[in-house]
Amino acid sequence: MKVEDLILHCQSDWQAYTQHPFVEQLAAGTLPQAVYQHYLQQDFLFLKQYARAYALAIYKARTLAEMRHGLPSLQALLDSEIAHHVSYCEQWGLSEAAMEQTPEAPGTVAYTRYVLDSGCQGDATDLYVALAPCALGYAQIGRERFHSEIDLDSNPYGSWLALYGGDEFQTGVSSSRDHLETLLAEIDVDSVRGNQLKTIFATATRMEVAFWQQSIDACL
Ligand SMILES: Cc1ncc(CN)c(N)n1
Repeated sequence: MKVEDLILHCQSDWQAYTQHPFVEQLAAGTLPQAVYQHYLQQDFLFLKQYARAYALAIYKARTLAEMRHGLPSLQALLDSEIAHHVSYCEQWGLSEAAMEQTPEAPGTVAYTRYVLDSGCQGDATDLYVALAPCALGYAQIGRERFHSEIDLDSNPYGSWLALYGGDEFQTGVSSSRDHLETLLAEIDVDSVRGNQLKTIFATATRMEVAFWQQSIDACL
């Protein structure tokens, strides 16, 4: 099977994720600041758990070559994505230490612990499939929404668009996707194993939809 089979299996959830009203408003610069603030703090907590999940992928690896695959993603999470969120939140007087003290919202707990549990129960392939909607979806959103017409100075969320549409994130996701293609190559799309992996991917995708929505709902 291929990565594209995972996406096609949950096409309507994938669209709900990558074209969510949160994404539309963020790209247009019209997302209420309170919603973005809630999202960014929760996403910081999400990324912290995600870093643990990549560390788990390294722990679960059987070979040194496999271990090396997890490391760049872990490093990018800690050095680029988390660093972006911390420096953006500084303008609201929030320090990294204060952000770490923020309580996790239910959607943040549900999604991150689902991914970690997929890795604990299953093997490295289960874990990489659970991690994939996060990377692939944001890369697609970045590709579709970060373009030359966006005025990065007037859109308050320009740094988010530049982060996910930029070369560093795009290149990282492209090599993660290649790695996932090799893990999936020997698995038949309609086999029991193929169906298990499609279910994991679809569940994580639905968690992404809920993650956008929880910040909108928190500010109603
Ligand atoms: C919820 C979520 N999903 C994905 C990404 C992209 N790493 C993120 N920052 N946050």
